[in-house]
Amino acid sequence: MSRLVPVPRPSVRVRAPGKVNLALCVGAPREDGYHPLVTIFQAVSLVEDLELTTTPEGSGISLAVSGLHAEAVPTDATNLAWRAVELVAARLGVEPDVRIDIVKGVPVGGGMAGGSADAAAALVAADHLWDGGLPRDELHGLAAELGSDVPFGLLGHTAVGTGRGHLLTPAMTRGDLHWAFATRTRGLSTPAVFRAFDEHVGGPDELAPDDVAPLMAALRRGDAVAVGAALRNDLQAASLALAPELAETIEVAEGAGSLGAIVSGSGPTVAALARSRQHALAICAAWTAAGVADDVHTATGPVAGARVVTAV
Ligand SMILES: C[C@@](CO)(OP(=O)(O)O)[C@H](O)COP(=O)(O)OP(=O)(O)OC[C@H]1O[C@@H](n2ccc(N)nc2=O)[C@H](O)[C@@H]1O
Ligand SMILES: Nc1ncnc2c1ncn2[C@@H]1O[C@H](COP(=O)(O)OP(=O)(O)O)[C@@H](O)[C@H]1O
Repeated sequence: MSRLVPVPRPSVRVRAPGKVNLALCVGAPREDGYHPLVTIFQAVSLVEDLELTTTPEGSGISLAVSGLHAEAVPTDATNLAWRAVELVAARLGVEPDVRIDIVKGVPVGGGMAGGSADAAAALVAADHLWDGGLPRDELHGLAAELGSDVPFGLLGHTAVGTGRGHLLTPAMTRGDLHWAFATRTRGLSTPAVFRAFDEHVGGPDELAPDDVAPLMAALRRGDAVAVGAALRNDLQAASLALAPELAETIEVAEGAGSLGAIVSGSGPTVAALARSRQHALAICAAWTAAGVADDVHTATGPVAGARVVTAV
């Protein structure tokens, strides 16, 4: 049954961040095929901007994408932002007559959860557009239906993820971390990387959450050197098996004095922790000079999760 929405707002713009996994500990697959994780997410300042605009009654949903690698993103009902709008509309009982405009700043298929950021942004935007007032935990439930990484797109900052990555506990941190990111035009498929992990590496039946304790302590102290030394990604060997060229990208970052360099999530983006923004720029310059990245970016973390930027 359709709910009477007083008057939908004309438009809402929401910003949501990409992420890097500072630690990604992966267990053996569960019966449902998902892998149990203990991960530390950090939201970074490569962001997605999403605008929802009310369109005439009966027009349904439409979607357009611009920005970084826009051509690689679906513009139909398979787009995670489209699905997020449908979920909120169904939950509130409204007809979704909206245009979705996404400006991408997070590399597509890069292991930085740009699609999940769009989904998180769309959940917040749709709730705001239709004055839904959905409680935060309900938005988190909808987010977890859309994907394991989507709840973190809502929460942002730095958080520990357990379960399939969707159960979140905020983590204490001090200060900013400076990042350099080396991206590749050809993305890696997340399921393919998890499959390669099962084939070549294999995770334990029980994960030990204490494994990330040194990293958590380093984050609390704001000790970037110790954070860099404790970076960990169990999926890295699998990503390198599928994209061996990433090994050189990591080596070049290490040669440029990075505090730590790892594959971001399932890859193929390589994340290098730097001492400062200047140092992050120097790492990017080293990557470009060595020809081991298709594009390079600097960013800082942590930053906020999905939040309304403007609403009219
Ligand atoms: C690997 C990670 C690390 O943060 O990020 P990305 O590199 O994709 O950004 C995530 O676990 C990705 O989360 P997300 O991309 O939301 O995954 P989902 O849509 O839930 O699942 C896509 C597929 O990934 C695999 N998958 C995902 C999460 C998980 N804990 N175990 C899995 O095995 C499953 O094959 C699943 O069908
Ligand atoms: N809004 C979206 N933005 C980007 N990709 C999306 C979106 N919705 C669905 N996808 C699909 O999800 C895939 C991976 O999404 P993305 O979040 O960019 O990478 P990753 O899962 O590696 O972090 C894309 O290749 C694309 O086919």
